[in-house]
Amino acid sequence: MKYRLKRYNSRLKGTVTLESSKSESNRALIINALAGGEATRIANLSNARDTQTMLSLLQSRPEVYDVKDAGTTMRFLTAYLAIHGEGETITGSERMKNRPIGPLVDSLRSIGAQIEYLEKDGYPPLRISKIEHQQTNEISIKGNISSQYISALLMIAPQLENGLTINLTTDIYSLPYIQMTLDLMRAFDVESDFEGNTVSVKPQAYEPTKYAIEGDWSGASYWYGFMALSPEKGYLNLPDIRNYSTQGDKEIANIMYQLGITTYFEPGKVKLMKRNERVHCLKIDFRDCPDLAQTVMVAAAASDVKLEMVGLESLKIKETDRIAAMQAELNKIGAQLLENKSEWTLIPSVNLPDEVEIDTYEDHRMAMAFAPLCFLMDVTICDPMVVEKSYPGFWDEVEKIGVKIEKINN
Ligand SMILES: O=C(O)C1=C[C@@H](OP(=O)(O)O)[C@@H](O)[C@H](O)C1
Ligand SMILES: C=C(OP(=O)(O)O)C(=O)O
Repeated sequence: MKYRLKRYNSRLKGTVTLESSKSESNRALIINALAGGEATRIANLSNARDTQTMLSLLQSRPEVYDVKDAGTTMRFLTAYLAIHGEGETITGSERMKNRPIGPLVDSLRSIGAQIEYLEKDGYPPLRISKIEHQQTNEISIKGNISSQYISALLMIAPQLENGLTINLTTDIYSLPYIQMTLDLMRAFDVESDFEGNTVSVKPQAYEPTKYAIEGDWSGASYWYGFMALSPEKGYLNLPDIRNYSTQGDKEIANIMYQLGITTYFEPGKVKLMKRNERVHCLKIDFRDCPDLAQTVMVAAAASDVKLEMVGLESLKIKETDRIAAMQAELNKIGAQLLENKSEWTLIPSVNLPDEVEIDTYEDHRMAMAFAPLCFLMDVTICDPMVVEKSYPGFWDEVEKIGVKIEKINN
């Protein structure tokens, strides 16, 4: 199936509904399970497929845990099963079988878990036998591959007999996600100590707690994308997100300010408004907010803004190789994404086409990042239901802001 998007408004106005954060939801579900709480104590749980998969696996306790394409679900459950499992297998989609998990497995093995690779060394599927006797309470792990390994280890740390100290041996990527993990642990009464490159958690008990999940700032980024490309001034209200969020992706407000969008933080919502001016060249470090990169690249490519970027390394091991996918799809609108070692340059389009068909590579963020182009051209999005991974209601909201969606069966 494909969706052809045609806008019939040139001015954005109104309110869109965001999904709840899947990152917060998946942490809350694991911590709540570790605390022995009922999942019903978590309010506003995300409808994202990644979260619903986590919820159903924690409730059904199957022999084979199939996480589909959810990275957090894979990494968090691997650590969870290393202390509460009974020899289960964990697997996922074909892509998941090519997303590395070696650093997490090595860490859990050195703590005392027995983990077997069932297909390819370093990758899922895994068979996990839980830690019977803790071998060490200090481990070293790279901080620049996936923060999800570190979050996974931290969440089980208070339930290890001797606690855990984690030394991060490299620069730290996706740091706000580690801080989000520690914040959620604190909400369930567990303290930690994070200084320099070392995080320590003493043995402690989680306290079952009622917790309400916030709206998803990563999902909010797509509305900034629409606002950036809308031809006229207007406004959009985004309820249920706030400035003092645990989510690093709130950085989209600062990035998009430079592309001409002002964010007003009001009680219970934020309001986006478009200004007239924007910069023409922008340097961005995406190390702390990798999930924003695709949105910002599309907005810049279509509005004559050159980007000089660092911190994109982890994009190659996400739902798809996002660098390769962006290079191919940005080319279709006349923009170029150039890679030079650990630096990337986006050369914006000088001549936008009248129409474009975007392939989405089983990546929800490809579909949502390119959708705002419909304010400038006719856009066809292939495999549009990929959005269900994080934002199942996304297309309903797109229709609400004045875009007609024609469904094409292929
Ligand atoms: O912990 C999390 O909730 C996430 C961490 C990030 O992954 P990496 O740490 O692998 O960069 C991010 O890209 C992902 O969407 C969600
Ligand atoms: C990378 C993502 O998710 P995950 O790693 O949890 O699959 C994402 O949502 O963009």
